[in-house]
Amino acid sequence: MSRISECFANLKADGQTALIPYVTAGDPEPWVTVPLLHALVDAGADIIELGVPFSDPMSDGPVIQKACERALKNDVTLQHVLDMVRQFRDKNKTTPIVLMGYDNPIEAMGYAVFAEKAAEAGVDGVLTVDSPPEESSVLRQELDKYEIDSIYLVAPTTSAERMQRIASFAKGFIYYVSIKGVTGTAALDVSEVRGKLAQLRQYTDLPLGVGFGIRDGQSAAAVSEIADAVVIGSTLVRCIEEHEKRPEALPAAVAGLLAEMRHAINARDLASA
Ligand SMILES: O=P(O)(O)OC[C@@H](O)[C@@H](O)c1c[nH]c2ccccc12
Repeated sequence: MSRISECFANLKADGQTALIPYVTAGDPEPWVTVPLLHALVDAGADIIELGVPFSDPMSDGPVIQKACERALKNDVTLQHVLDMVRQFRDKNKTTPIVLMGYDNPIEAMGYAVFAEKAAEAGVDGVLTVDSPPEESSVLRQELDKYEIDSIYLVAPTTSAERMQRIASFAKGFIYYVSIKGVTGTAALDVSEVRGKLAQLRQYTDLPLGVGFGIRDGQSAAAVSEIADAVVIGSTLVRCIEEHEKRPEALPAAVAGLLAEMRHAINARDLASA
């Protein structure tokens, strides 16, 4: 069983929802990332979504775009991101890491080389925003060799037929993007998302995660009622931005925000148990 499947199985047994923070690797400075990841785990992260900085992140809103710019100013490459994962794994053998990014840096490294290095570093899942399953069979085959999960996105505009196809390729979990548009914009509509998840549920037994527009404890708790995982990105990345000039205080500050969401979710989990 992959580390991701095991994580979801354990949470399910406890009646809990997975909390998945997103941060961009190397933002605002490379040394911050590994301590930040450990702080996020201590604050209640179950899985970490680690962004590979990219120069043209077209699915990202201004907050994460700026995070990519800060990381790229420090010349953070895909290789550096893999080194960070390896360093994190020295101390943490259980928390799954999903690399989140765009196809270009991976293609440039070479899919086979990337998959091997990712496995060595301790990566558990890979989500490439701009390569849907129909177009990423080469990468998927390489990742399969090392039992790294290929994670895919389903959007509000995804047709039923395509949902089925994505479900047939997906591993680990499926990421439902709650709103049309880019990361960090509007707030999501919980009842609309509930309907979509019910539809998607017909096609898969995989856990269903939801991201985009979850900003605070209240929205996190509401989504935790209908999804197996709650993904939180821009709210945390904005906190990183605010601490750009005092990065030493950053891990504790960002972890504090995540802990608030964890408390809100747990309170809801308990109430509905
Ligand atoms: O930022 P938000 O609205 O909290 O949404 C999570 C999102 O940032 C994270 O999962 C993510 C970062 N970049 C992406 C690109 C596509 C899909 C998802 C993502």
